[in-house]
Amino acid sequence: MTLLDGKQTAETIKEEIAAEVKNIIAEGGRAPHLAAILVGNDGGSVTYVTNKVLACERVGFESTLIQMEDTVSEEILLGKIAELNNDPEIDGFIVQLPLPKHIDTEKVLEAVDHRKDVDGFHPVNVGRMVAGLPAFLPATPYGILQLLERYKIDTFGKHCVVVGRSKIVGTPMSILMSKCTYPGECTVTICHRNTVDLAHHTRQADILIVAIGKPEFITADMVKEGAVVIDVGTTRVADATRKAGFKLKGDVKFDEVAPKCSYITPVPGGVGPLTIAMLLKNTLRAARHEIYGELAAN
Ligand SMILES: NC(=O)C1=CN([C@@H]2O[C@H](COP(=O)(O)OP(=O)(O)OC[C@H]3O[C@@H](n4cnc5c(N)ncnc54)[C@H](OP(=O)(O)O)[C@@H]3O)[C@@H](O)[C@H]2O)C=CC1
Ligand SMILES: Nc1nc(=O)c2c([nH]1)NC[C@@H]1CN(c3ccc(C(=O)N[C@@H](CCC(=O)O)C(=O)O)cc3)C=[N+]21
Repeated sequence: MTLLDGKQTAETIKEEIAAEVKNIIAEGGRAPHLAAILVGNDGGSVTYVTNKVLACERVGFESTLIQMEDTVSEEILLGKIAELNNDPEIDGFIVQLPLPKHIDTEKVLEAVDHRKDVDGFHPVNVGRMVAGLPAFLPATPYGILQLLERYKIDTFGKHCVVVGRSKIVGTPMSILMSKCTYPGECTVTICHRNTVDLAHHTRQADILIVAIGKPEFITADMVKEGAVVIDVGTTRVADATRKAGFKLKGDVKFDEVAPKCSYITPVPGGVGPLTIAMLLKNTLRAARHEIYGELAAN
């Protein structure tokens, strides 16, 4: 069994990005600038956004964190988005999810200029991804592709089972695993809450990708001998022995599943750090106008 070291892989990617930032600056350009909007103060969201801002500093990006009360109106949030869309200093930005219930998430995501949508959640980027055109890919699936590629995992003709069909992980992941370039070429099954006999499907998987948010849901009997297992889940579970009062649990019961696997990602230190690295990569691509060319003058 080989552990897929997401932390180390993310460090390598960030070093590559940092070297490119130095080149941009040496050539007289300015540092890429990522902004993040955080509504409310959910513990997990605060941690992730803080990690994103710290990661920007590490690679030499500019970063701006915009915090709003969870009572903020949709109108004010949309106003802020318009401001960032029109700010030539901002190369890319994200709106951290989930948003409070009184805000229409779809409307918010569609309000982001697709050329600055480094999360890859705007319908234009989703559509371009499905069509196989250059697009900002959602950071978590993009990070998983990087892990498969950097560990040279064979995906050709394999059966990939994705558990979870969210817009940010499961659905894009299933599409990317079936594409006709490496890492892809898989036969893909996508499972969700209404899947009948889930274990029957997960046991067929050569590559099992789980993103449901149910701690230790996937047990050894649900996994085929020799499978590649990618655990996206990160749920805070109360743990009085920890200083923080909680520990992070994946969707996979690691201790019993790991011995059966050819490769497996740990939690923490697996997919999470890559998500952040790929968000930075998308921001670098936005700053270089790699996907959509130069932005028209506002
Ligand atoms: N490491 C990282 O970088 C990231 C980690 N995450 C983590 O991944 C997890 C999933 O996140 P996200 O994709 O946003 O989740 P969502 O809550 O948006 O979606 C969960 C999906 O899992 C499905 N599901 C839930 N329970 C079951 C079940 N018992 N059997 C089968 N399917 C089930 C749901 O099905 P249905 O559609 O039928 O409701 C849904 O499609 C969370 O723990 C989150 O914190 C998320 C993003 C990035
Ligand atoms: N607009 C938007 N974009 C997102 O990409 C997005 C989002 N909203 N909402 C929530 C999910 C979740 N997510 C994670 C990012 C990093 C870690 C991460 O770095 N995890 C570390 C541990 C971090 C910790 O200590 O808690 C690890 O797994 O090793 C986890 C989860 C991004 N998401």
